[in-house]
Amino acid sequence: MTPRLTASTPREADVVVIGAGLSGLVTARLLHRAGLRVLVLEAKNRVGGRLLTTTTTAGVALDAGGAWVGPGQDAVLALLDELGIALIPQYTAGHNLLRIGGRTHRYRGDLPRLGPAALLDLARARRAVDRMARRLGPPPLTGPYAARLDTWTVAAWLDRHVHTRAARLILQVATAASFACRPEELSLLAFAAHVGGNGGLSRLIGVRDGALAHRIAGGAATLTARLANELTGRILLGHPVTRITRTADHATVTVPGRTPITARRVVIAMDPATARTIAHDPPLPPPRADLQTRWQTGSGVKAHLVYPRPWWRDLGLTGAAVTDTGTVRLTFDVSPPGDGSGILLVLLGLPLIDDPALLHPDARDRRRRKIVDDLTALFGPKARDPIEYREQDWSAEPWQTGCLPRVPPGLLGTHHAWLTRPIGPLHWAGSETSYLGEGHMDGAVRSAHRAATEVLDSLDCKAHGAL
Ligand SMILES: Cc1cc2nc3c(=O)[nH]c(=O)nc-3n(C[C@H](O)[C@H](O)[C@H](O)COP(=O)(O)OP(=O)(O)OC[C@H]3O[C@@H](n4cnc5c(N)ncnc54)[C@H](O)[C@@H]3O)c2cc1C
Repeated sequence: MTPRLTASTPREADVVVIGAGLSGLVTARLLHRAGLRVLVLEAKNRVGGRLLTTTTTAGVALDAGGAWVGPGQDAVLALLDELGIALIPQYTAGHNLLRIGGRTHRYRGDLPRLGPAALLDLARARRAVDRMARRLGPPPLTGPYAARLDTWTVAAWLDRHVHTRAARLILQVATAASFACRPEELSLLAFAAHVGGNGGLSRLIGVRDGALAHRIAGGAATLTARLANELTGRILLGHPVTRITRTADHATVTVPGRTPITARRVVIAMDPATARTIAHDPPLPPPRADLQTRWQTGSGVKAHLVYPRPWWRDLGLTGAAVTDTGTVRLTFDVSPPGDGSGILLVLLGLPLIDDPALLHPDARDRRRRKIVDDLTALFGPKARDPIEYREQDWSAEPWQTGCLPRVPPGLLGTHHAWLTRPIGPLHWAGSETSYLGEGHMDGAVRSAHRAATEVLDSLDCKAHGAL
């Protein structure tokens, strides 16, 4: 499945796509199909970007990066369908766990039974978030309402509108899982736009009918590997772009130690924070440069604990848990279908961890022990003996500033249009540039369609009905 490198670096192309993540590969595929000479330059020695599938020693796929897709994510679902890649439904037959204030509650479905006050509070908060997202609507995120939301953090909004500890915990975990950050760090405008673009809060955090409904058979990187295979000979791995020199109608891309490549158009397919590693001559317009400088990404560790079988299912549990203390705050069952091994996924991140030192790259053994202790307290003694422990620390991943967007107040309201605005021959793709499906694989695919259409329009290509 690994794409072959091209034999020698060409000196020119119609379009250079920088980044072989999902958005870059889909962009390149669309442009290639439209008859253009496309070259993809990828800094790492692998394709996929934030989609990374590893395997257990027994060969079971583990998604160390993006994993789930769900209803409403029509662009990525259509692509998976076109490529004949199957989906695995998330296991839901049982009780989820919520541990709060030292007590563990079992519940079915997406919402815990919390007692009348907390339930009412949560229902009100969910309605308020959805109302806010609807009122904001799709971009342009301008106007007085957007500007007002952009002066608030999510934490300030929670302080004013959410009063019970349980409802606050659910919303904090939703923020942490979607943005890998604390509510204090996130603009309310970015939150509302993310909720709106992902079909509302229930869709965003839902398992049965939401963004966590399915995983991709063979792992999410199956998708990028298949796309890369279609682009054999057009992807150059180990090619970090450090500089782009542009004129009005072409750009020259520099990769240290390689022949510069000149193209009529360049698509930069990554989030704005990662894009700031590329220097520009002439410099980017100040608002775009400012967007890249101030855009933040949150990071975290995705840990997989492998057991001989999913024993928690025998206890009537789904393996999904949310807790208010400790190292383990969010877990899911990501076992393969059938009778095979049982795999628990633990998401660890700065926003929700009692001891941040446990996230230090050198703390792997201590981290593992603490995770096992926490899982044992949550699920019982059978959690004590995983046969394998695997983890991916996204803060240590090269050419990746993090997992998920963490946009501070005062940026999106003024700079949103610069996420996608072409600059001479430069165009922008990447999940974060799409309103619909933003931050998800779906957004990456949608961004690719937009960027490819822009490129074809700008080159006055007639043959792009297929987009
Ligand atoms: C831990 C984690 C969990 C996630 N969970 C989900 C999920 O369950 N469902 C979901 O839909 N989404 C999830 N996501 C998000 C999803 O993975 C991303 O939205 C999507 O994969 C982004 O694709 P992209 O092409 O926009 O960017 P990326 O995948 O980031 O691709 C950018 C590429 O550009 C390359 N690059 C960077 N700089 C340079 C340079 N200078 N020169 C050349 N190449 C360069 C990078 O190496 C990378 O390959 C998750 C992400 C993470 C990390």
